[in-house]
Amino acid sequence: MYVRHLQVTDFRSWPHADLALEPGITALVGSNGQGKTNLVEAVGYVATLGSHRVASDAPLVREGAGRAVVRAAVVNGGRELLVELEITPGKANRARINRGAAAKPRDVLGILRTVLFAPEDLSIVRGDPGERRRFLDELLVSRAPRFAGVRSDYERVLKQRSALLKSAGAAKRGGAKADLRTLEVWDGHLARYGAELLAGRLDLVAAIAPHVTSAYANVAATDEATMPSSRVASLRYRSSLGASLPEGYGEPMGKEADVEVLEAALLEELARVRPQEIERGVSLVGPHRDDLELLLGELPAKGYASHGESWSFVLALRLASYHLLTEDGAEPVLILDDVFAELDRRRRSRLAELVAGAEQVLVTAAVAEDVPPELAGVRYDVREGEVRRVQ
Ligand SMILES: Nc1ncnc2c1ncn2[C@@H]1O[C@H](COP(=O)(O)OP(=O)(O)OP(=O)(O)O)[C@@H](O)[C@H]1O
Repeated sequence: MYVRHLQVTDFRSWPHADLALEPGITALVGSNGQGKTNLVEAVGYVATLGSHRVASDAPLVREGAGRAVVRAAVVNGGRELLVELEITPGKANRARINRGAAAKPRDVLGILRTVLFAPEDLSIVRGDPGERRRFLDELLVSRAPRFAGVRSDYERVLKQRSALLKSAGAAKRGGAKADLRTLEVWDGHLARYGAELLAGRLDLVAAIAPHVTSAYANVAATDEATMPSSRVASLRYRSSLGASLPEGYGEPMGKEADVEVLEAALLEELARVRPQEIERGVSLVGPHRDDLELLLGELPAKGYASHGESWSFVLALRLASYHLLTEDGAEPVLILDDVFAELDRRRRSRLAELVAGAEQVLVTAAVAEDVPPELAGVRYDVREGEVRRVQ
């Protein structure tokens, strides 16, 4: 698939921008702060309804404007769809597909798929478990948009249940009796949505793990077969169910995870930890407490990997996402935002070689020399609020 046309109004620094795009490689080049990332961020927003840089929509709307609009014409399998998203912080965002009636933003998920590489990605390896959960969940939604609903249902239930635990804890400390009947209802919801999300993540980890191992070997430009086992990259899902995770679910499995089995395990564990949960006023069990371990040999990349190895892991995760989505039947658009400036020469050219043949690659760079020669293609200069084609 590819984006044929992008138009933004009052998005970030842009009052208006209009960009005709083609399959193949397009580089947006311009000095710092000219708005290059803002443009690829808009493309990413159409695919994910979120930004890779901020958690809320407010910063996406140009200062002083009330709403931002992003329009993208997406070509997939010879068919073109026009997606229009209106971002109005504090109100419900709106979407339209092919100039039709107003739709829910979530209805556009799946029309455009992107895999975005950015300097912020280093935190997937080095940051808190939340960063790795976000990586997994975003890919999950990209593969199967219904998980956007599962995730938001889970988060809603978690919030309500945590508030209840907090007040139950306060009641108990004050000598009153906590109302635990409502808690049981919330346990049921948490286990239901939690099991769906957990099953989705476990299946995803099983599907992507081999791609990560081979992508890491490719980025590190070594032969996987001869690579010392201490340098082989692998993934392990660490569930807050711990030892209560049903047998066989700890390692990538050859079959799909069973939602009902996981639901029962979550319910059992919730019952077991309830006294601690009330004591501490927090939800201790569920996918919001899980982590994705990134391993080099037997050691976690976090805390052990060198800067270069950490970058190789990040690139491997993104490349693996690209291969997995392509294998699913919809080759995603690759977005490489300012990423080459972060890499040493060897990783830079490995990455360039590995993405050069993709259907569409959008690259941003502060200086043209940061774009590797393998990625010569269409070039735009981005300067003083204008995007001008120069090559
Ligand atoms: N909501 C907003 N309203 C107005 N301007 C904004 C908004 N959000 C960001 N900007 C401005 O956009 C500019 C940053 O744009 P962007 O991140 O796209 O730069 P860039 O060209 O990618 O630069 P770099 O090479 O440094 O990454 C900054 O000047 C910032 O002040």
